[in-house]
Amino acid sequence: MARQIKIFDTTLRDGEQAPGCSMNLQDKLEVAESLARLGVDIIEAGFAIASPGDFQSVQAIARSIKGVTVASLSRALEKDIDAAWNAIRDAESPRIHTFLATSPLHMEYKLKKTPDQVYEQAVKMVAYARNLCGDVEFSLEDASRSDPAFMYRVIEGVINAGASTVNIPDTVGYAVPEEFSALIRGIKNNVPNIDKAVISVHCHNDLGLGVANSLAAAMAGADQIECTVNGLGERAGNAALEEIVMNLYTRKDYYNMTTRVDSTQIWQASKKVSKATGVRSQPNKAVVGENAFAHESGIHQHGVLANRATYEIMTPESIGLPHNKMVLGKHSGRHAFEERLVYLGHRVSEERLASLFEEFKVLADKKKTVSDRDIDALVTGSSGGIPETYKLDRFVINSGSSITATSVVRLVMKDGTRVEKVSIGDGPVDASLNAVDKIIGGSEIKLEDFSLQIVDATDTGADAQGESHIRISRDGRSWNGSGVSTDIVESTLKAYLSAINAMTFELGQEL
Ligand SMILES: CC(=O)SCCNC(=O)CCNC(=O)[C@H](O)C(C)(C)COP(=O)(O)OP(=O)(O)OC[C@H]1O[C@@H](n2cnc3c(N)ncnc32)[C@H](O)[C@@H]1OP(=O)(O)O
Ligand SMILES: CC(C)C(=O)C(=O)O
Repeated sequence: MARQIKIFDTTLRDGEQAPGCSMNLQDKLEVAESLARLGVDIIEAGFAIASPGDFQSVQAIARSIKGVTVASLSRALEKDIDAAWNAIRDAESPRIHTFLATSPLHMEYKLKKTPDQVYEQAVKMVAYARNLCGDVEFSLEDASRSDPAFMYRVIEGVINAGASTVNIPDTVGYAVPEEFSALIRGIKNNVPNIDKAVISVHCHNDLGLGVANSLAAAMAGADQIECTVNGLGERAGNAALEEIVMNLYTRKDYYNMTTRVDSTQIWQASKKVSKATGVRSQPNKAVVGENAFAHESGIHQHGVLANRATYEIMTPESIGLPHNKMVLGKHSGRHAFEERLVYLGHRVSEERLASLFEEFKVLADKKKTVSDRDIDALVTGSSGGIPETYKLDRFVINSGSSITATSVVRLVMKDGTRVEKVSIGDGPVDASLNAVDKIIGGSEIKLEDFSLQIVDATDTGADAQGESHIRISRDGRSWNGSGVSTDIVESTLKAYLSAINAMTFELGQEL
């Protein structure tokens, strides 16, 4: 039978301690609702004495969120414990979480107390809290740098005073997994009354080991893990909830542990916390990063299309994402490109696929990623089987606010020769189209309509493509053309030439 690990979420307390991550009351209530939906066992809703706003939000969460224990942090001081209790007393299942540092460094320089004084204060304040609330957690702050023998003594004392959970924090992310699990085993073997309390761990990520240390501690017998959504928290953050849960679920064969968390709610909780704090996870963040289920490389895409398990150890659906993401870019291969064309409803011949794939690779060299709209634009903007009687080879424009625009355009003609002409115009687009007219002798062509739209613009516009649409007419008949490029003069030249090629094809003659 898999062992049940309690998930103690401290996004609203330690997570909020990350610089710039303060949340308002409404945000906190929404995050708390998300956490309840996720199925965490305990929500640490805040530090009630920290400010009137913190008190109010802890109280609001305690009053409205059901089916979960609601905790408030407090120093080992009567006034803090009173504030914590007053904020959480209406919760369905309230918990006072009080703490005191036990490392020589913290005791001497921060608390200015001897170990004996710290012991006495810890025991006294746990007893005080236990008088108010049936569920008291005590944390030995900076445990991983504390003397184990002193810790055993404090733990025994606070359990006797009524603590039902004893938390062993790696406050500054200093621990190493083997060492940290040895510490937990040491506590289990040396504290006589340890069976009367749940052992909890609370690991920070200063050296990137927050999750590894938490899991090592669980293997050594810890039954509660404290963590935050997206790994938010003081300095480099806390152990990330989603990583802990997905480690336990994905490697259940190894850990043989489970939690109450419904992993399919992870994605929504992650997004909710990002929205509330204004802090987005980095794209390569495990489990919830934008790239966690994205594949760009052709070899990976081919493998995933054949069998997702080739490159996915967990499914996007398992964290609540509808599907994985095939990102088309310069590393992508033909299999993924063809699959996307079919998905977008473009069924093309083998020959056309080959030429579209070539165009796609050229585009991918210019853009970081190629979106579905880019692909649509590629398909509608390509020749569509109409022979390219005239093809753009290159162009150079010279334009500005105080000079007449000039454009030099070179076309590849049907017989493979290259012809180049220069023209002036009313702006770079006009000059370029005039140069084309000079090459093909197109004086009878009338430009009926021209529109340009930007597709897939990012916030900065850096990756945008211009999609030009042109209608030309001659002798009362008209033809359309479209072209796509990251350069709007180029997209317009391509659109113009595609309309001219359509006309030439239909009239069966070169101009
Ligand atoms: C590892 C952690 O994450 S611990 C939680 C950290 N989070 C926070 O600090 C956020 C909320 N904090 C606050 O709003 C404020 O710091 C308050 C309201 C708690 C206290 O504010 P102030 O009274 O102005 O004290 P200040 O923060 O400057 O100093 C901390 C005081 O608490 C004492 N202290 C620190 N930890 C504890 C503790 N666990 N129990 C009792 N006293 C403690 C310090 O020794 C210091 O005491 P002193 O004022 O007698 O020198
Ligand atoms: C108060 C405790 C649990 C803490 O946040 C830490 O030690 O990091």
